[in-house]
Amino acid sequence: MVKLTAKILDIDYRGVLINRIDARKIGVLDGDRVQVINENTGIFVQAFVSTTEKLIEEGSVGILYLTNKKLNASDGDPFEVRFADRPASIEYIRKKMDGGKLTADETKAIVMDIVDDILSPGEISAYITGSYIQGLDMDEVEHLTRAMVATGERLNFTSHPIVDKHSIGGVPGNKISLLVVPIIAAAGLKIPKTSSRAITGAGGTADLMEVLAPVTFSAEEVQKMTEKAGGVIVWGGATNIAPADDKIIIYEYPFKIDARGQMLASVMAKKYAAGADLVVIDIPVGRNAKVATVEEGRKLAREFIDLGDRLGMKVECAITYGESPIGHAIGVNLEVREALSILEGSEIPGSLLQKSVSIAGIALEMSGKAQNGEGPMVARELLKNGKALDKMRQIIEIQGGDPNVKAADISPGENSFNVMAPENGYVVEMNNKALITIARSAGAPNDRGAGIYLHKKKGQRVEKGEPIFTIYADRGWRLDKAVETARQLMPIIVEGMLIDRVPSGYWRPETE
Ligand SMILES: O=P(O)(O)OC[C@H]1O[C@H](OP(=O)(O)O)[C@H](O)[C@@H]1O
Ligand SMILES: Nc1ccnc(=O)[nH]1
Repeated sequence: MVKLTAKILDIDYRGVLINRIDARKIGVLDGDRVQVINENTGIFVQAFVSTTEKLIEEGSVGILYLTNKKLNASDGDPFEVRFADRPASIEYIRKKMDGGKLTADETKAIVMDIVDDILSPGEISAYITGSYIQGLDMDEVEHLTRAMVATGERLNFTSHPIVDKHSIGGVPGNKISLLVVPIIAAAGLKIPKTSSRAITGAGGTADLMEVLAPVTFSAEEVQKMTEKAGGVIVWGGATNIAPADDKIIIYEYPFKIDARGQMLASVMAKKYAAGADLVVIDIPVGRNAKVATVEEGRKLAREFIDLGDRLGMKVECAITYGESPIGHAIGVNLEVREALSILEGSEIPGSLLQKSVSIAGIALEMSGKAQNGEGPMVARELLKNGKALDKMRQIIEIQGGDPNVKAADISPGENSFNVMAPENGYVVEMNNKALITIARSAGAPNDRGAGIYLHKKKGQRVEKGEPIFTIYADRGWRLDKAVETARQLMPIIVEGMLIDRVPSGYWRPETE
């Protein structure tokens, strides 16, 4: 144990920096854990150590910004720093990696250590990979969901029902929450919608909504805004509602994976913590979606319903078409523009309109706002009579955005490239994963203007030389990369088109 003086470092990361001489006295090496205790306040945390010779002088401890969020220390505060043992949660992660079944307590220990930044990125990745490969059974999924809820805050509404909707994702262009939430709220229901950012895709609902208004709020603010406006669309990662969720998702994102157990818990923990009574889950099914077949979709639907039963929420699932993108737009600004245009009265693209009213319709029927079978019609009417648009403006305003924003105000990136049809024919194949990879290489979701606009969808006719899709990017070099990626991946196949030429290898025509 060593006494050191705090130096707060404006580095947006976790951990502490210690001079090598002090590190030797404490008995730690780079990457080890220490316990740092603020002697003024008594607040303590565990943190990872980096050592330095010059940046921090002997006698000081450099505290990185995210670690100091918990400590709330100031320059000069006296600290005690001592070696910390590896947490027991590492043993439980190892147990999962070996195929064991985690108990409620073991799961809770892992989730608490994720939330408290006690586990390193490598250890969290091991947990996700272990769960991805070995799987979680329904008891483990329930433990995980409850642990994710217990380590955060919960909303507590006085009037019910609270309605909610969530998609498991995995289909590009799935901007329907921007339509479904205002429709449901326009029907007089309360929907405190928390969304994730992109996980496997090119723009999650939180990324999209952020174009229109801030999405970072405390749980208390989410509740208050929902009570006033009927609905909100916020980023779950900022709310302290199921705070482990986002800390898991950031390690799934690079691999474009969404481990089944984590997915069920991620979705349902947010619904449960938001106080939902009635929940609609959208399960897109398609060869390149998270769920490949309708059969698998039904199985997952039963798991969502079972988990809902265990937690006291009524869940209905919609198995939806996930074989090609929803609507024409993929990527943040393009998707927001398309969603707003439907709220403003456009009936194109029909697939987006249809999917949105079907999902909203289920929620309206579940909550008694529409007779059985009439939900989609009632939802469509709320779009047609402008009530959903008014509600969306109210939601944007209450979150601090400009309520007068129009679809036409939102533009895609200024660099663009048209991909032309190589032959006359019909679009026979659209590869969702390839489209996402191209949109991400164009800069989505961080660059809001990046993405893809599809001029043609599956089954439509194209003439040779007509654009099939346009790639947009905010930066020129990103566009070049995306065009190169598109050349390699060929995300869209037109019937009759040459896919590849396989050369004949060593064969040579015989000569005399
Ligand atoms: O990136 P992928 O994995 O496709 O999907 C993630 C998206 O799916 C869900 O959508 P919603 O909140 O129900 O609209 C999540 O919240 C997130 O926005
Ligand atoms: N794993 C997840 C999939 C979809 N949405 C989420 O919030 N989380």
